[in-house]
Amino acid sequence: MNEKQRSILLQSSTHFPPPKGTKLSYGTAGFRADASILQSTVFRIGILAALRSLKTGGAVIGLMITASHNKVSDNGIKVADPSGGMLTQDWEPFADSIANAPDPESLVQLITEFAKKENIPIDGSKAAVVLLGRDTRPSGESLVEAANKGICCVIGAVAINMGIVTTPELHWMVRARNKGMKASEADYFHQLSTSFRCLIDLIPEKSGEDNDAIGKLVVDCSNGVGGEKLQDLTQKLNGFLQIEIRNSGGNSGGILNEGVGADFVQKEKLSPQGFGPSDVGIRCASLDGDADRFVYFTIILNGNNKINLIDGDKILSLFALFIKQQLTILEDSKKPSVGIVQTAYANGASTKYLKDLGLKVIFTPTGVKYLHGKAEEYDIGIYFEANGHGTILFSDLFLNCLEGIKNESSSTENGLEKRKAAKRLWAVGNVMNQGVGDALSGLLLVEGILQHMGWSVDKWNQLYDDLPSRQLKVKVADRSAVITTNAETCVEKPPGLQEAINSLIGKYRQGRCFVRPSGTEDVVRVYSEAETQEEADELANSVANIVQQFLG
Ligand SMILES: CC(=O)N[C@H]1[C@@H](OP(=O)(O)O)O[C@H](CO)[C@@H](O)[C@@H]1O
Ligand SMILES: [Mg+2]
Repeated sequence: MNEKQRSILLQSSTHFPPPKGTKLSYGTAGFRADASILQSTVFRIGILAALRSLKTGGAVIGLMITASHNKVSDNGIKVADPSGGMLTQDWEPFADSIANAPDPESLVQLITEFAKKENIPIDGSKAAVVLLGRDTRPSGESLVEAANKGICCVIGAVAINMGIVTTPELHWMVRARNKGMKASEADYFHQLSTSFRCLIDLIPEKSGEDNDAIGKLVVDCSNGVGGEKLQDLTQKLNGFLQIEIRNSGGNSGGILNEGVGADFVQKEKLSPQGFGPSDVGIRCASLDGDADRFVYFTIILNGNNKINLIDGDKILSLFALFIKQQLTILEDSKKPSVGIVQTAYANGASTKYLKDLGLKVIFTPTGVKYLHGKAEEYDIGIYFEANGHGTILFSDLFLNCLEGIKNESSSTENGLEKRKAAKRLWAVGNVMNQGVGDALSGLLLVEGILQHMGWSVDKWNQLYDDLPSRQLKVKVADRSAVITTNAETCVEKPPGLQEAINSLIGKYRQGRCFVRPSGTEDVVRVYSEAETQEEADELANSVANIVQQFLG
Protein backbone atom coordinates (compact mmCIF):
# COMPACT_ATOMS: atom_id res chain seq x y z
CA MET A 1 0.00 0.00 0.00
CA ASN A 2 1.43 3.41 -0.89
CA GLU A 3 1.72 6.35 1.50
CA LYS A 4 -1.18 8.29 -0.02
CA GLN A 5 -3.56 5.36 0.38
CA ARG A 6 -2.34 4.72 3.90
CA SER A 7 -2.87 8.29 4.99
CA ILE A 8 -6.39 8.47 3.45
CA LEU A 9 -7.39 5.30 5.32
CA LEU A 10 -5.90 6.52 8.59
CA GLN A 11 -7.50 9.91 8.37
CA SER A 12 -10.99 8.81 7.35
CA SER A 13 -11.19 6.05 9.92
CA THR A 14 -10.61 8.47 12.79
CA HIS A 15 -14.17 9.71 12.07
CA PHE A 16 -15.56 6.19 12.63
CA PRO A 17 -14.44 4.88 16.02
CA PRO A 18 -15.73 1.38 16.80
CA PRO A 19 -18.31 0.94 19.60
CA LYS A 20 -16.73 0.21 22.97
CA GLY A 21 -17.32 -3.11 24.66
CA THR A 22 -19.12 -4.80 21.74
CA LYS A 23 -17.68 -7.68 19.79
CA LEU A 24 -19.19 -7.80 16.31
CA SER A 25 -19.38 -10.91 14.18
CA TYR A 26 -20.38 -11.52 10.54
CA GLY A 27 -22.97 -14.08 11.74
CA THR A 28 -25.57 -16.00 9.71
CA ALA A 29 -26.21 -13.13 7.33
CA GLY A 30 -23.76 -10.29 7.90
CA PHE A 31 -23.38 -7.93 10.86
CA ARG A 32 -26.49 -7.02 12.80
CA ALA A 33 -26.85 -4.83 15.87
CA ASP A 34 -28.62 -1.79 17.20
CA ALA A 35 -28.31 0.73 14.36
CA SER A 36 -26.74 3.33 16.68
CA ILE A 37 -23.49 1.35 17.00
CA LEU A 38 -23.02 0.37 13.35
CA GLN A 39 -21.42 3.46 11.75
CA SER A 40 -17.88 2.19 12.07
CA THR A 41 -18.84 -1.33 11.01
CA VAL A 42 -20.44 -0.25 7.74
CA PHE A 43 -17.57 2.17 7.07
CA ARG A 44 -15.11 -0.70 7.45
CA ILE A 45 -17.18 -3.16 5.43
CA GLY A 46 -17.32 -0.47 2.73
CA ILE A 47 -13.51 -0.75 2.59
CA LEU A 48 -13.80 -4.54 2.50
CA ALA A 49 -16.26 -4.40 -0.42
CA ALA A 50 -13.90 -2.19 -2.42
CA LEU A 51 -11.04 -4.63 -1.71
CA ARG A 52 -13.23 -7.53 -2.78
CA SER A 53 -13.93 -5.75 -6.06
CA LEU A 54 -10.19 -5.21 -6.60
CA LYS A 55 -9.49 -8.84 -5.74
CA THR A 56 -12.05 -10.04 -8.31
CA GLY A 57 -10.58 -8.00 -11.16
CA GLY A 58 -12.90 -5.01 -10.77
CA ALA A 59 -16.12 -7.05 -10.65
CA VAL A 60 -19.15 -5.31 -9.12
CA ILE A 61 -19.71 -6.09 -5.44
CA GLY A 62 -22.94 -5.42 -3.51
CA LEU A 63 -23.41 -3.93 -0.05
CA MET A 64 -26.86 -4.16 1.46
CA ILE A 65 -27.84 -2.24 4.59
CA THR A 66 -30.62 -4.23 6.25
CA ALA A 67 -31.50 -6.15 9.38
CA SER A 68 -34.22 -8.12 7.59
CA HIS A 69 -36.74 -9.49 10.13
CA ASN A 70 -35.12 -7.84 13.16
CA LYS A 71 -36.74 -4.91 14.94
CA VAL A 72 -36.80 -1.52 13.27
CA SER A 73 -34.16 0.00 15.56
CA ASP A 74 -31.63 -2.65 14.47
CA ASN A 75 -29.74 -2.55 11.24
CA GLY A 76 -27.03 -4.54 9.54
CA ILE A 77 -24.78 -4.97 6.57
CA LYS A 78 -24.07 -7.84 4.23
CA VAL A 79 -21.89 -8.24 1.18
CA ALA A 80 -22.87 -9.74 -2.20
CA ASP A 81 -20.12 -11.41 -4.24
CA PRO A 82 -19.80 -10.99 -8.05
CA SER A 83 -22.09 -13.98 -8.73
CA GLY A 84 -24.86 -12.27 -6.73
CA GLY A 85 -24.38 -14.84 -3.96
CA MET A 86 -23.20 -14.19 -0.41
CA LEU A 87 -19.65 -13.02 0.35
CA THR A 88 -17.23 -15.93 0.12
CA GLN A 89 -16.86 -17.43 3.59
CA ASP A 90 -13.03 -17.20 3.35
CA TRP A 91 -13.35 -13.47 3.85
CA GLU A 92 -15.56 -13.58 6.93
CA PRO A 93 -12.63 -13.76 9.40
CA PHE A 94 -11.18 -10.60 7.78
CA ALA A 95 -14.59 -8.93 8.06
CA ASP A 96 -14.70 -9.85 11.76
CA SER A 97 -11.19 -8.66 12.45
CA ILE A 98 -11.53 -5.24 10.76
CA ALA A 99 -14.97 -4.68 12.32
CA ASN A 100 -13.37 -5.15 15.74
CA ALA A 101 -10.03 -3.35 15.16
CA PRO A 102 -9.72 -0.98 18.14
CA ASP A 103 -8.12 2.03 16.40
CA PRO A 104 -7.16 3.41 12.95
CA GLU A 105 -3.56 2.17 13.18
CA SER A 106 -4.53 -1.45 13.79
CA LEU A 107 -7.27 -1.21 11.15
CA VAL A 108 -4.79 -0.07 8.51
CA GLN A 109 -2.31 -2.70 9.57
CA LEU A 110 -4.93 -5.45 9.17
CA ILE A 111 -5.85 -4.12 5.73
CA THR A 112 -2.20 -3.92 4.66
CA GLU A 113 -1.48 -7.49 5.78
CA PHE A 114 -4.64 -8.86 4.18
CA ALA A 115 -4.05 -7.04 0.88
CA LYS A 116 -0.53 -8.44 0.81
CA LYS A 117 -1.61 -11.99 1.62
CA GLU A 118 -4.44 -11.92 -0.94
CA ASN A 119 -2.38 -10.09 -3.56
CA ILE A 120 -4.88 -7.24 -3.83
CA PRO A 121 -3.67 -4.33 -5.99
CA ILE A 122 -4.43 -1.59 -3.49
CA ASP A 123 -2.22 1.06 -5.11
CA GLY A 124 -4.79 3.09 -7.07
CA SER A 125 -3.87 1.42 -10.37
CA LYS A 126 -7.12 -0.55 -10.64
CA ALA A 127 -10.80 0.36 -10.54
CA ALA A 128 -13.37 -1.08 -8.12
CA VAL A 129 -17.18 -0.79 -8.12
CA VAL A 130 -19.60 -1.31 -5.24
CA LEU A 131 -23.40 -1.16 -5.50
CA LEU A 132 -25.08 0.10 -2.35
CA GLY A 133 -28.64 -0.59 -1.32
CA ARG A 134 -30.75 -0.30 1.80
CA ASP A 135 -34.14 -1.30 3.16
CA THR A 136 -36.68 1.18 4.58
CA ARG A 137 -35.19 1.50 8.08
CA PRO A 138 -34.83 5.14 9.13
CA SER A 139 -31.17 4.55 10.08
CA GLY A 140 -30.42 3.33 6.54
CA GLU A 141 -29.61 6.64 4.94
CA SER A 142 -26.81 7.64 7.29
CA LEU A 143 -25.40 4.10 7.28
CA VAL A 144 -25.28 4.16 3.46
CA GLU A 145 -23.35 7.40 3.77
CA ALA A 146 -20.84 5.75 6.15
CA ALA A 147 -20.45 2.75 3.83
CA ASN A 148 -19.94 5.14 0.92
CA LYS A 149 -17.13 6.89 2.83
CA GLY A 150 -15.47 3.52 3.44
CA ILE A 151 -15.66 2.55 -0.23
CA CYS A 152 -14.29 5.91 -1.37
CA CYS A 153 -11.30 5.55 0.98
CA VAL A 154 -9.90 2.98 -1.41
CA ILE A 155 -8.28 4.86 -4.29
CA GLY A 156 -9.93 3.90 -7.59
CA ALA A 157 -13.14 2.62 -6.00
CA VAL A 158 -16.55 4.08 -6.78
CA ALA A 159 -19.86 3.51 -5.04
CA ILE A 160 -23.17 3.51 -6.88
CA ASN A 161 -26.15 4.11 -4.61
CA MET A 162 -29.23 2.15 -5.72
CA GLY A 163 -31.36 3.68 -2.94
CA ILE A 164 -34.13 1.63 -1.34
CA VAL A 165 -34.20 -1.89 -2.80
CA THR A 166 -35.02 -5.38 -1.59
CA THR A 167 -32.02 -7.49 -0.63
CA PRO A 168 -32.56 -9.90 -3.55
CA GLU A 169 -32.96 -7.01 -5.99
CA LEU A 170 -29.50 -5.76 -5.06
CA HIS A 171 -28.03 -9.27 -5.43
CA TRP A 172 -29.76 -9.58 -8.82
CA MET A 173 -28.33 -6.24 -9.97
CA VAL A 174 -24.81 -7.24 -8.94
CA ARG A 175 -25.07 -10.51 -10.84
CA ALA A 176 -26.64 -8.91 -13.91
CA ARG A 177 -23.98 -6.17 -14.11
CA ASN A 178 -21.20 -8.71 -13.87
CA LYS A 179 -22.77 -10.71 -16.67
CA GLY A 180 -22.88 -7.58 -18.81
CA MET A 181 -26.68 -7.61 -18.80
CA LYS A 182 -29.06 -4.71 -18.31
CA ALA A 183 -29.31 -4.34 -14.56
CA SER A 184 -31.80 -1.64 -13.57
CA GLU A 185 -34.83 -2.15 -11.36
CA ALA A 186 -37.01 -1.94 -14.48
CA ASP A 187 -34.95 -4.78 -16.03
CA TYR A 188 -35.43 -6.85 -12.88
CA PHE A 189 -39.21 -6.38 -12.98
CA HIS A 190 -39.21 -7.10 -16.71
CA GLN A 191 -37.38 -10.41 -16.24
CA LEU A 192 -39.71 -11.51 -13.45
CA SER A 193 -42.93 -10.49 -15.16
CA THR A 194 -42.07 -11.89 -18.60
CA SER A 195 -40.99 -15.26 -17.20
CA PHE A 196 -44.17 -15.42 -15.10
CA ARG A 197 -46.18 -14.63 -18.24
CA CYS A 198 -44.33 -17.41 -20.06
CA LEU A 199 -45.36 -19.93 -17.36
CA ILE A 200 -48.98 -18.82 -17.63
CA ASP A 201 -48.99 -18.99 -21.43
CA LEU A 202 -47.76 -22.58 -21.25
CA ILE A 203 -50.52 -23.85 -18.96
CA PRO A 204 -52.06 -26.96 -20.51
CA GLU A 205 -55.60 -26.27 -21.63
CA LYS A 206 -57.48 -28.87 -19.66
CA SER A 207 -55.53 -28.58 -16.44
CA GLY A 208 -57.30 -27.82 -13.21
CA GLU A 209 -59.35 -29.70 -10.68
CA ASP A 210 -60.74 -26.50 -9.29
CA ASN A 211 -60.23 -22.92 -10.25
CA ASP A 212 -59.92 -21.34 -6.79
CA ALA A 213 -56.26 -20.76 -7.47
CA ILE A 214 -57.19 -17.90 -9.72
CA GLY A 215 -58.78 -15.79 -6.96
CA LYS A 216 -56.86 -12.88 -5.47
CA LEU A 217 -53.71 -13.19 -3.41
CA VAL A 218 -53.42 -10.93 -0.34
CA VAL A 219 -49.85 -10.12 0.71
CA ASP A 220 -48.62 -8.84 4.10
CA CYS A 221 -45.47 -6.84 3.30
CA SER A 222 -44.17 -6.57 6.89
CA ASN A 223 -44.31 -2.75 6.63
CA GLY A 224 -41.04 -3.06 4.76
CA VAL A 225 -39.47 -2.49 1.38
CA GLY A 226 -41.48 -5.32 -0.22
CA GLY A 227 -44.68 -3.24 -0.16
CA GLU A 228 -43.63 -0.62 -2.66
CA LYS A 229 -41.71 -3.09 -4.83
CA LEU A 230 -44.56 -5.57 -5.04
CA GLN A 231 -46.85 -2.72 -6.00
CA ASP A 232 -44.52 -1.83 -8.88
CA LEU A 233 -44.18 -5.45 -9.96
CA THR A 234 -47.95 -5.98 -9.88
CA GLN A 235 -48.38 -3.17 -12.37
CA LYS A 236 -46.03 -4.95 -14.78
CA LEU A 237 -48.13 -8.12 -14.56
CA ASN A 238 -50.91 -6.55 -16.61
CA GLY A 239 -53.70 -8.13 -14.64
CA PHE A 240 -52.35 -11.69 -14.97
CA LEU A 241 -52.30 -11.89 -11.22
CA GLN A 242 -54.62 -10.15 -8.82
CA ILE A 243 -52.65 -9.01 -5.78
CA GLU A 244 -53.88 -7.00 -2.79
CA ILE A 245 -51.12 -5.46 -0.72
CA ARG A 246 -51.36 -4.91 3.05
CA ASN A 247 -48.88 -3.63 5.64
CA SER A 248 -46.99 -1.85 2.91
CA GLY A 249 -45.08 0.47 5.25
CA GLY A 250 -44.56 4.08 4.24
CA ASN A 251 -47.55 6.14 5.24
CA SER A 252 -49.70 3.13 6.08
CA GLY A 253 -48.83 3.58 9.75
CA GLY A 254 -47.59 0.17 10.87
CA ILE A 255 -44.11 -0.52 12.25
CA LEU A 256 -41.60 -2.67 10.38
CA ASN A 257 -41.76 -6.33 11.52
CA GLU A 258 -44.00 -5.58 14.52
CA GLY A 259 -46.72 -8.22 14.61
CA VAL A 260 -46.31 -8.56 10.84
CA GLY A 261 -44.04 -10.25 8.34
CA ALA A 262 -42.90 -13.71 7.35
CA ASP A 263 -40.74 -14.27 10.43
CA PHE A 264 -43.59 -13.44 12.81
CA VAL A 265 -46.11 -15.52 10.86
CA GLN A 266 -43.82 -18.54 10.56
CA LYS A 267 -42.49 -18.54 14.11
CA GLU A 268 -45.70 -17.61 15.96
CA LYS A 269 -48.08 -19.36 13.55
CA LEU A 270 -50.46 -16.41 13.92
CA SER A 271 -52.00 -14.07 11.34
CA PRO A 272 -50.23 -10.73 10.89
CA GLN A 273 -51.89 -7.44 11.85
CA GLY A 274 -54.43 -6.27 9.33
CA PHE A 275 -55.76 -9.77 8.66
CA GLY A 276 -58.92 -11.13 10.22
CA PRO A 277 -62.04 -13.27 9.94
CA SER A 278 -63.07 -11.61 6.68
CA ASP A 279 -60.00 -13.19 5.05
CA VAL A 280 -61.10 -16.77 5.75
CA GLY A 281 -60.86 -18.78 2.54
CA ILE A 282 -58.42 -16.36 0.90
CA ARG A 283 -54.88 -17.21 -0.21
CA CYS A 284 -52.54 -15.04 1.87
CA ALA A 285 -48.77 -14.59 1.86
CA SER A 286 -46.31 -12.73 4.02
CA LEU A 287 -42.91 -11.21 3.13
CA ASP A 288 -40.14 -10.37 5.60
CA GLY A 289 -38.63 -6.91 6.15
CA ASP A 290 -36.17 -7.01 3.22
CA ALA A 291 -38.31 -9.28 1.01
CA ASP A 292 -35.92 -12.18 0.71
CA ARG A 293 -38.30 -14.64 2.37
CA PHE A 294 -41.98 -15.43 2.17
CA VAL A 295 -44.55 -17.90 3.49
CA TYR A 296 -48.19 -18.53 2.63
CA PHE A 297 -51.06 -18.97 5.05
CA THR A 298 -54.83 -19.14 5.35
CA ILE A 299 -56.92 -17.84 8.22
CA ILE A 300 -58.72 -20.43 10.37
CA LEU A 301 -62.42 -19.72 10.90
CA ASN A 302 -62.99 -18.70 14.55
CA GLY A 303 -59.38 -19.66 15.18
CA ASN A 304 -58.29 -16.71 17.36
CA ASN A 305 -55.68 -15.50 14.87
CA LYS A 306 -54.42 -19.04 14.34
CA ILE A 307 -53.49 -19.88 10.77
CA ASN A 308 -52.77 -22.78 8.49
CA LEU A 309 -49.11 -22.09 7.79
CA ILE A 310 -47.67 -23.05 4.41
CA ASP A 311 -43.99 -22.63 5.08
CA GLY A 312 -40.74 -22.75 3.12
CA ASP A 313 -40.73 -26.55 3.27
CA LYS A 314 -44.08 -26.73 1.51
CA ILE A 315 -43.02 -24.08 -1.01
CA LEU A 316 -39.95 -26.21 -1.67
CA SER A 317 -42.13 -29.32 -2.04
CA LEU A 318 -44.41 -27.59 -4.57
CA PHE A 319 -41.42 -26.43 -6.61
CA ALA A 320 -39.75 -29.85 -6.44
CA LEU A 321 -42.93 -31.60 -7.56
CA PHE A 322 -43.40 -29.23 -10.52
CA ILE A 323 -39.80 -29.56 -11.64
CA LYS A 324 -39.94 -33.32 -11.34
CA GLN A 325 -43.07 -33.40 -13.50
CA GLN A 326 -41.42 -31.29 -16.19
CA LEU A 327 -38.29 -33.46 -16.12
CA THR A 328 -40.46 -36.53 -16.61
CA ILE A 329 -41.90 -34.94 -19.77
CA LEU A 330 -38.37 -34.22 -21.02
CA GLU A 331 -37.41 -37.91 -20.62
CA ASP A 332 -33.84 -36.75 -21.01
CA SER A 333 -31.31 -39.53 -21.43
CA LYS A 334 -28.67 -37.34 -19.78
CA LYS A 335 -30.65 -36.95 -16.59
CA PRO A 336 -29.71 -33.77 -14.72
CA SER A 337 -28.63 -34.20 -11.11
CA VAL A 338 -31.22 -32.80 -8.69
CA GLY A 339 -30.37 -31.86 -5.09
CA ILE A 340 -32.82 -30.65 -2.46
CA VAL A 341 -31.18 -28.72 0.36
CA GLN A 342 -32.78 -28.23 3.77
CA THR A 343 -31.71 -27.39 7.31
CA ALA A 344 -32.53 -29.06 10.62
CA TYR A 345 -35.51 -26.66 10.92
CA ALA A 346 -37.23 -28.43 7.99
CA ASN A 347 -40.36 -30.17 9.16
CA GLY A 348 -39.72 -33.93 9.24
CA ALA A 349 -42.87 -34.53 7.20
CA SER A 350 -41.48 -32.42 4.34
CA THR A 351 -38.25 -34.37 4.22
CA LYS A 352 -40.21 -37.61 4.11
CA TYR A 353 -42.43 -36.26 1.32
CA LEU A 354 -39.43 -35.19 -0.77
CA LYS A 355 -37.61 -38.49 -0.25
CA ASP A 356 -40.80 -40.38 -1.17
CA LEU A 357 -40.78 -38.43 -4.45
CA GLY A 358 -37.44 -40.11 -5.06
CA LEU A 359 -35.42 -36.92 -4.54
CA LYS A 360 -32.05 -36.60 -2.87
CA VAL A 361 -32.23 -34.44 0.28
CA ILE A 362 -29.10 -32.92 1.83
CA PHE A 363 -28.83 -30.99 5.13
CA THR A 364 -26.62 -27.99 5.87
CA PRO A 365 -26.31 -25.58 8.81
CA THR A 366 -28.70 -22.61 8.97
CA GLY A 367 -28.04 -19.67 6.66
CA VAL A 368 -28.38 -19.20 2.95
CA LYS A 369 -24.62 -19.11 2.51
CA TYR A 370 -24.50 -22.82 3.38
CA LEU A 371 -27.62 -23.92 1.50
CA HIS A 372 -26.74 -21.99 -1.65
CA GLY A 373 -23.24 -23.44 -1.80
CA LYS A 374 -24.61 -26.98 -1.53
CA ALA A 375 -27.35 -26.37 -4.12
CA GLU A 376 -24.72 -25.17 -6.62
CA GLU A 377 -23.25 -28.67 -6.68
CA TYR A 378 -26.23 -29.95 -8.69
CA ASP A 379 -27.61 -29.30 -12.20
CA ILE A 380 -30.82 -28.38 -10.44
CA GLY A 381 -30.38 -27.29 -6.82
CA ILE A 382 -33.49 -26.38 -4.87
CA TYR A 383 -32.99 -25.00 -1.41
CA PHE A 384 -35.33 -23.54 1.17
CA GLU A 385 -35.21 -22.79 4.84
CA ALA A 386 -38.44 -23.54 6.69
CA ASN A 387 -38.86 -19.79 7.17
CA GLY A 388 -39.30 -19.29 3.43
CA HIS A 389 -35.82 -18.26 2.36
CA GLY A 390 -34.67 -20.11 -0.72
CA THR A 391 -34.44 -20.40 -4.47
CA ILE A 392 -33.82 -22.76 -7.38
CA LEU A 393 -30.43 -22.84 -9.11
CA PHE A 394 -29.77 -24.20 -12.61
CA SER A 395 -26.28 -25.07 -13.83
CA ASP A 396 -25.06 -23.65 -17.15
CA LEU A 397 -24.91 -27.20 -18.45
CA PHE A 398 -28.60 -27.74 -17.72
CA LEU A 399 -29.54 -24.35 -19.20
CA ASN A 400 -27.66 -25.28 -22.40
CA CYS A 401 -29.52 -28.55 -22.51
CA LEU A 402 -32.86 -26.73 -22.15
CA GLU A 403 -31.82 -24.29 -24.86
CA GLY A 404 -31.17 -27.25 -27.18
CA ILE A 405 -34.58 -28.81 -26.53
CA LYS A 406 -36.36 -25.44 -26.90
CA ASN A 407 -34.86 -25.10 -30.37
CA GLU A 408 -35.64 -28.62 -31.60
CA SER A 409 -37.86 -28.64 -34.63
CA SER A 410 -39.79 -31.91 -34.16
CA SER A 411 -43.51 -31.36 -34.66
CA THR A 412 -44.70 -34.66 -33.18
CA GLU A 413 -46.96 -34.31 -30.14
CA ASN A 414 -44.20 -35.70 -27.97
CA GLY A 415 -41.69 -33.22 -29.38
CA LEU A 416 -44.10 -30.36 -28.79
CA GLU A 417 -44.71 -31.38 -25.18
CA LYS A 418 -40.97 -31.64 -24.57
CA ARG A 419 -40.43 -28.16 -25.95
CA LYS A 420 -43.13 -26.78 -23.67
CA ALA A 421 -41.59 -28.47 -20.62
CA ALA A 422 -38.17 -27.05 -21.55
CA LYS A 423 -39.68 -23.58 -21.88
CA ARG A 424 -41.40 -23.90 -18.50
CA LEU A 425 -38.16 -24.92 -16.85
CA TRP A 426 -36.36 -22.09 -18.62
CA ALA A 427 -38.95 -19.69 -17.20
CA VAL A 428 -38.39 -21.16 -13.72
CA GLY A 429 -34.66 -20.41 -14.04
CA ASN A 430 -35.45 -16.85 -15.07
CA VAL A 431 -38.10 -16.05 -12.53
CA MET A 432 -36.06 -17.45 -9.64
CA ASN A 433 -33.21 -15.26 -8.41
CA GLN A 434 -29.90 -17.06 -9.07
CA GLY A 435 -28.06 -15.13 -6.36
CA VAL A 436 -30.21 -15.47 -3.25
CA GLY A 437 -33.74 -16.21 -2.00
CA ASP A 438 -36.24 -13.69 -3.36
CA ALA A 439 -39.78 -13.31 -2.04
CA LEU A 440 -41.12 -11.57 -5.15
CA SER A 441 -39.83 -14.15 -7.60
CA GLY A 442 -40.87 -16.96 -5.26
CA LEU A 443 -44.43 -15.60 -5.07
CA LEU A 444 -44.64 -15.51 -8.85
CA LEU A 445 -43.46 -19.09 -9.17
CA VAL A 446 -45.92 -20.35 -6.55
CA GLU A 447 -48.75 -18.50 -8.27
CA GLY A 448 -47.67 -19.77 -11.69
CA ILE A 449 -47.51 -23.38 -10.49
CA LEU A 450 -50.87 -23.21 -8.66
CA GLN A 451 -52.46 -21.93 -11.85
CA HIS A 452 -50.66 -24.61 -13.87
CA MET A 453 -51.91 -27.36 -11.57
CA GLY A 454 -55.31 -25.73 -11.16
CA TRP A 455 -54.82 -26.08 -7.41
CA SER A 456 -56.34 -24.10 -4.59
CA VAL A 457 -54.11 -23.13 -1.68
CA ASP A 458 -55.78 -25.85 0.42
CA LYS A 459 -55.03 -28.50 -2.14
CA TRP A 460 -51.38 -27.41 -2.06
CA ASN A 461 -51.38 -27.46 1.73
CA GLN A 462 -52.60 -31.05 1.65
CA LEU A 463 -49.42 -32.32 -0.05
CA TYR A 464 -48.52 -33.64 3.42
CA ASP A 465 -49.39 -32.87 7.03
CA ASP A 466 -46.72 -31.04 9.01
CA LEU A 467 -45.55 -32.72 12.17
CA PRO A 468 -46.48 -30.46 15.09
CA SER A 469 -43.48 -28.29 15.93
CA ARG A 470 -42.47 -25.42 18.20
CA GLN A 471 -39.71 -22.82 18.09
CA LEU A 472 -38.58 -20.89 21.16
CA LYS A 473 -35.87 -18.34 21.90
CA VAL A 474 -33.89 -18.47 25.14
CA LYS A 475 -31.96 -15.46 26.46
CA VAL A 476 -28.67 -16.61 27.97
CA ALA A 477 -25.57 -14.92 29.34
CA ASP A 478 -23.33 -15.92 26.42
CA ARG A 479 -24.85 -17.71 23.46
CA SER A 480 -21.42 -18.40 21.95
CA ALA A 481 -20.94 -20.97 24.73
CA VAL A 482 -23.15 -23.31 22.67
CA ILE A 483 -21.14 -25.15 20.04
CA THR A 484 -22.97 -27.55 17.71
CA THR A 485 -22.03 -30.16 15.14
CA ASN A 486 -23.72 -32.41 12.59
CA ALA A 487 -25.59 -29.67 10.67
CA GLU A 488 -26.37 -28.09 14.07
CA THR A 489 -28.40 -31.05 15.33
CA CYS A 490 -26.03 -31.99 18.14
CA VAL A 491 -24.54 -29.89 20.96
CA GLU A 492 -20.81 -30.42 21.57
CA LYS A 493 -20.44 -27.76 24.25
CA PRO A 494 -21.28 -27.22 27.05
CA PRO A 495 -20.66 -30.87 27.94
CA GLY A 496 -23.69 -32.77 29.19
CA LEU A 497 -26.29 -30.54 27.50
CA GLN A 498 -26.87 -32.89 24.54
CA GLU A 499 -27.29 -35.89 26.87
CA ALA A 500 -29.86 -33.94 28.88
CA ILE A 501 -31.73 -33.00 25.68
CA ASN A 502 -31.61 -36.61 24.46
CA SER A 503 -33.22 -37.91 27.61
CA LEU A 504 -36.09 -35.42 27.22
CA ILE A 505 -36.56 -36.32 23.53
CA GLY A 506 -36.75 -40.00 24.50
CA LYS A 507 -40.03 -39.31 26.34
CA TYR A 508 -41.94 -38.39 23.16
CA ARG A 509 -43.14 -40.37 20.17
CA GLN A 510 -41.66 -38.90 16.97
CA GLY A 511 -39.76 -36.52 19.24
CA ARG A 512 -36.98 -34.44 17.69
CA CYS A 513 -35.36 -31.41 19.22
CA PHE A 514 -32.18 -29.37 18.80
CA VAL A 515 -30.72 -26.10 20.04
CA ARG A 516 -28.27 -23.68 18.42
CA PRO A 517 -27.09 -20.12 18.98
CA SER A 518 -28.76 -17.64 16.62
CA GLY A 519 -26.46 -15.83 14.23
CA THR A 520 -28.73 -12.80 13.95
CA GLU A 521 -30.18 -12.32 17.45
CA ASP A 522 -28.74 -12.57 20.95
CA VAL A 523 -30.58 -15.79 21.79
CA VAL A 524 -30.28 -19.57 21.72
CA ARG A 525 -32.99 -21.11 19.52
CA VAL A 526 -34.88 -24.27 20.47
CA TYR A 527 -36.75 -26.33 17.86
CA SER A 528 -38.93 -29.33 18.64
CA GLU A 529 -41.22 -31.75 16.85
CA ALA A 530 -43.52 -34.39 18.29
CA GLU A 531 -46.69 -36.31 17.52
CA THR A 532 -49.05 -33.69 18.98
CA GLN A 533 -48.79 -29.92 19.38
CA GLU A 534 -49.01 -30.24 23.17
CA GLU A 535 -46.07 -32.65 23.19
CA ALA A 536 -44.02 -30.46 20.83
CA ASP A 537 -44.69 -27.46 23.10
CA GLU A 538 -43.83 -29.45 26.22
CA LEU A 539 -40.62 -30.78 24.72
CA ALA A 540 -39.51 -27.30 23.55
CA ASN A 541 -40.31 -25.78 26.95
CA SER A 542 -38.48 -28.43 28.91
CA VAL A 543 -35.43 -28.17 26.65
CA ALA A 544 -35.53 -24.35 26.99
CA ASN A 545 -35.42 -24.83 30.78
CA ILE A 546 -32.43 -27.14 30.50
CA VAL A 547 -30.65 -24.58 28.29
CA GLN A 548 -31.31 -21.93 30.96
CA GLN A 549 -29.90 -24.23 33.64
CA PHE A 550 -26.71 -24.92 31.67
CA LEU A 551 -26.13 -21.37 30.44
CA GLY A 552 -27.71 -19.13 33.03
C1 LIG B 1 -34.42 -20.36 12.59
C2 LIG B 1 -34.36 -19.26 11.62
O1 LIG B 1 -35.37 -18.91 11.02
N1 LIG B 1 -33.15 -18.70 11.42
C3 LIG B 1 -32.94 -17.60 10.47
C4 LIG B 1 -32.14 -16.49 11.09
O2 LIG B 1 -30.87 -16.99 11.44
P1 LIG B 1 -30.43 -17.30 12.95
O3 LIG B 1 -28.96 -17.58 12.84
O4 LIG B 1 -31.25 -18.49 13.36
O5 LIG B 1 -30.78 -16.09 13.74
O6 LIG B 1 -31.94 -15.45 10.12
C5 LIG B 1 -31.21 -15.86 8.97
C6 LIG B 1 -31.04 -14.65 8.08
O7 LIG B 1 -32.25 -14.15 7.63
C7 LIG B 1 -31.94 -16.99 8.26
O8 LIG B 1 -31.17 -17.42 7.18
C8 LIG B 1 -32.18 -18.12 9.25
O9 LIG B 1 -32.92 -19.14 8.66
MG1 LIG C 1 -34.67 -11.25 5.17
